[in-house]
Amino acid sequence: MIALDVYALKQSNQNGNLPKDPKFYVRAPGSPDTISSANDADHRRLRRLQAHAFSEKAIMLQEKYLRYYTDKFVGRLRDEALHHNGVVDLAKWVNFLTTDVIGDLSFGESFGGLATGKLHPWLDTLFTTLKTFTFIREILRLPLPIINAALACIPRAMKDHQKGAVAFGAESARRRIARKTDRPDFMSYMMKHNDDGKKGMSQAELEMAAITFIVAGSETTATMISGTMYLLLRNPTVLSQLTQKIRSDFPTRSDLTGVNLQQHKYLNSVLKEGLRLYPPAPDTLFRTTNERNVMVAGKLVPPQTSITMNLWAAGQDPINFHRPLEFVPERWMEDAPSEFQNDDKAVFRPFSVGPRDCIGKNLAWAEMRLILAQLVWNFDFLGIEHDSRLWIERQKIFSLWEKIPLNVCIAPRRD
Ligand code: HEM
Repeated sequence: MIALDVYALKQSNQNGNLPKDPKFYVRAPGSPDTISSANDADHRRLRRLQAHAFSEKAIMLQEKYLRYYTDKFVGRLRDEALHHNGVVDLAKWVNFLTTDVIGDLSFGESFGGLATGKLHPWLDTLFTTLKTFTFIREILRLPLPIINAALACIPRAMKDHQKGAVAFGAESARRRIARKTDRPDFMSYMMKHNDDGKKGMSQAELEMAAITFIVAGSETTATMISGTMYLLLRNPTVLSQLTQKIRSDFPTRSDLTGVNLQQHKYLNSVLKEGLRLYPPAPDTLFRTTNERNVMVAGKLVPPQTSITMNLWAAGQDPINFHRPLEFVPERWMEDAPSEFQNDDKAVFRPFSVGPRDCIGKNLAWAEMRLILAQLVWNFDFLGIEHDSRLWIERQKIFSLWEKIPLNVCIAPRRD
């Protein structure tokens, strides 16, 4: 299995996992490593301390923040629909929702997207920086003189802007650290366990962790919800089935709790199918063989080779999935139709696998279930506006999907 060969711990030869390829995981200049860019030894320390913030108990306590912002989101969508003939840019509003949630859990303050209807300028810079890194890491593969010449061409104003963005994030994290509160957000957990006798995180690492959660945890979840709603609108029978099931299985809105939704087989299958066709982390997550010869899918890969598995391609390959381009949630159900019995479900790793998989996956699942269920419970989704046709097909990938407006027509539910 390619994913296991590339990303998991190599139990068979006791060699440990393959390290991340430093040409792909670029650190922001002048900043400490993040959990994502750290070498394996530092990563173990950072992961141990940060994992507390994503434990099952932590996520149960964090649910009140998810509910608070999701309720606000539903209210804002109602207003927007009322004032714009039922047409809303779903991608934009879902982004406001997830950045507000992760902002509150990281910095103790939301970004005010739902309140103002505007993307905070810092988030805008953050995602532009992420896009810039896509180019920088390609440059880093070239010979040294070309790298130096290319980096010297980056305008000073751009470098200052990027430095300012890191400084703003660090300052927001410092404000949260200074507030002595035991609210169950990410910072509380990291600070509480930072002094447990083993080597902890420095102040700068705590600040970078808060910023990393925002980069890794807001855009990804927003992408997932918007993409799945788009795929549902393209498949009205599935949309109608999901809507009916959610409304009949959860008669009142307060029934839509994390514990209840976790059990809902059809909702979970719809989300898995969305993750298969439109994985929010679609980029090539490179590992390096370093000085080793490594077996990948039964083939020997020589030392000093960058290797990866492209999730998006794997999800759409007819070798792995029957009717690969169709949106069929039933393939994930326990009683899946027999035509899907040979689907290679082990290939499906939207959160990666191994010691460096997604630390926030349980929170992401809780968010995805709640937001999608609230959407179909509260609104009838009537169609995609003409300017948003082929929404996925028209997007480019720069580390993450570069989303475009998703204008859809909705009507608040009438019983
Ligand atoms: C649908 C939503 C999400 C998807 C599909 C996703 C996917 C992934 C993937 C594939 C990786 C591995 C990246 C690599 O190998 O370089 C990863 C890592 C990571 N994710 Fe997520 N993620 C999601 C949501 C979240 C959330 C909500 C958070 C936190 C608030 C989060 C925080 C992180 C962090 C910190 C890492 C680095 C972990 C480490 O290196 O130990 N992610 N994610």
